Amino acid sequence: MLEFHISDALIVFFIMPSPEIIIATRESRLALWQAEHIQQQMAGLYPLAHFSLLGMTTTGDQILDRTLSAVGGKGLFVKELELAMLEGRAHMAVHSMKDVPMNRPSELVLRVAGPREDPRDAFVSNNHENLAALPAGAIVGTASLRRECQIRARFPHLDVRPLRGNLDTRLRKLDQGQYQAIILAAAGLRRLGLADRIRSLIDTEDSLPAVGQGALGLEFLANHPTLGNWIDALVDPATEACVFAERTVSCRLAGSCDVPLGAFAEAEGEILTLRAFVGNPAGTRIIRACQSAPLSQYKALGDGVAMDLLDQGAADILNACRA
Ligand SMILES: NCc1[nH]cc(CCC(=O)O)c1CC(=O)O
Repeated sequence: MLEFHISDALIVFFIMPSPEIIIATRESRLALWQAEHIQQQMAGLYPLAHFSLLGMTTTGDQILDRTLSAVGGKGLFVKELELAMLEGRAHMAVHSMKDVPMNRPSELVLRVAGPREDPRDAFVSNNHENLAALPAGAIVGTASLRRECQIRARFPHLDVRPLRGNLDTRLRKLDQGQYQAIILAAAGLRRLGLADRIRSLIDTEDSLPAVGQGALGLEFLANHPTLGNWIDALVDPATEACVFAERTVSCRLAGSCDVPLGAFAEAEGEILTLRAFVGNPAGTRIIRACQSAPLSQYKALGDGVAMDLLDQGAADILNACRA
């Protein structure tokens, strides 16, 4: 009996090829941390398979001087990883969910790995404790229209200016004195061991997070024989329902268009609560909505919140942004 089992194992090891899974990733420090994190989890769960990383420098990473929206939006970070999968150079990709656009190839499946890291925005400064403590005219750096809108609305005396580059670049620009403070996602700072740079966390009431902020996305070839089942084990259903509810708002309102928009869902037991806003970059107009629904109704919840925003006149704001 024992011998029989041993020979079974030998057949698995020497005759069946061990499946090779290639994971595409951007090469920023944060992207590599995230991809390695997933690689380690999968290697632990599926020791007979081999997981390797394919690092890629995307167009979005190469463009540092113009604003992202001017050159095709944040989808640039993801598009080239998707192409690598479609062309057979990789089987799956790890993304920050925040960077995954709404329009995606139908040959690829998107799942959300859990648990979600802190979804809040972080206030980072060497001399000041929080936004309220900044003197009039202080320069605050952010790359996001969502953050810009919310800061200008509450603190019209601050000077909000664009800030591009990966996390290390942004922190360097702060340290060089080009900004009195910058706003970054807490999740990225924590993942890179830079939590001590966070002077204070901004309450979600004051800065509603971006769709998907703090969550990791796993995208893979739909026709792969085993990846769907394997990745299922990394998915946290509550986190996924939250993020998909948030993405539904974005899909209904903005598509892949870059507008000041935030959507953030939280699960309490089986109930999801989804808050969202749209506004103009100047922060002079903000429309908000909040609804709850059972976890399984995440899509209807996203639709409902989007409808609420549209009923309140969101289309005007969105058209002005597109113009
Ligand atoms: N837009 C870039 C980006 N994409 C994901 C994160 C942080 C990690 C996350 O939100 O999951 C960041 C940096 C930031 O916004 O400060």
